[in-house]
Amino acid sequence: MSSRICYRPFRFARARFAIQPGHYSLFVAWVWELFVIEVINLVKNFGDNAALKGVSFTVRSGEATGCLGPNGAGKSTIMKTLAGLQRPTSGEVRICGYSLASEPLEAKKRIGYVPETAAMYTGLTANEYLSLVAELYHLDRDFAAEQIGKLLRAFHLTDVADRQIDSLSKGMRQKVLISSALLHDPEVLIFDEPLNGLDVNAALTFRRIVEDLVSQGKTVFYCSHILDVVERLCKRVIVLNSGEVVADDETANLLASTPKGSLESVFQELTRIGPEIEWGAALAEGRAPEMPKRDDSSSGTRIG
Ligand SMILES: Nc1ncnc2c1ncn2[C@@H]1O[C@H](COP(=O)(O)OP(=O)(O)OP(=O)(O)O)[C@@H](O)[C@H]1O
Repeated sequence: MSSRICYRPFRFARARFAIQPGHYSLFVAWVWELFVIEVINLVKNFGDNAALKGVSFTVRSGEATGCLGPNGAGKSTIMKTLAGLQRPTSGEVRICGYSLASEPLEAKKRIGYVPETAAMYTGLTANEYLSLVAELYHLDRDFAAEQIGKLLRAFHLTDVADRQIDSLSKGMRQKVLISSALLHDPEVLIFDEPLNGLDVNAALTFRRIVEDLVSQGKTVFYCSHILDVVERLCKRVIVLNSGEVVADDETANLLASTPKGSLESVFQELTRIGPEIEWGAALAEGRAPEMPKRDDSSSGTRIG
């Protein structure tokens, strides 16, 4: 059963149980235990540009869910909105049942966010930066020291922990950033292209950390262009195209939906990039075909 379908009984139940508040509260608690992130009819306009055109989906508790889409599909806009860094034009986001608009502190406490690119205090050492983040979250000092030590060890950063961040490599900075998102042990992790700049070993470490987080019951919402990582890590996948959800289903169902059985072919079909790929291949072979025209009348096949 897709999340899209699951959400409808909630609305129905809301009306049905309105006269019995006790039942309604129990039902709401059940919904958010099942769906840690609820995105409801999200619209984001930048001037005339509609980045999100009424996006709705849910992310299930204790699972990794991937978010895919071509450049400009709206992935970062979704991620920033979920992290509370950007207000939607309309629509609602609920994290663990808390509305991001009306209960932002409760909602944000439960999130760890790794942005695609982040401004860090690069004059601080990695240790100082993580300690500062711990202070901002009001973490207990002993707990913070334990968490910082654990994360520095996991990412092999212990030896560089006392070096200024501006002297660290891009990959090392990314590891510090990921550590800062995990520091307060949040229930929900939102990763926007977290593997940017990481070498193979660090990417493997990151994957193991995500698997570990999921096995601990954490919820991960993961946006990446690296399809095979999403395929391996994520139980469900949401595909965005031109600001709309064009697929929302279990990864296994999406893979079974195409003859090639790969997320790459699902992605190509849903986002209609096949003609561009053929054009690229023909160009590489020395032929000079016309650039294929996109069919903008359709945003692709809808699955789930
Ligand atoms: N701050 C902004 N001001 C104006 N337009 C924006 C802004 N941020 C995003 N957009 C537009 O919104 C649309 C979605 O952008 P977004 O960055 O969410 O896409 P994306 O799927 O993350 O793309 P990419 O894979 O290239 O990172 C694009 O058309 C983009 O130009």
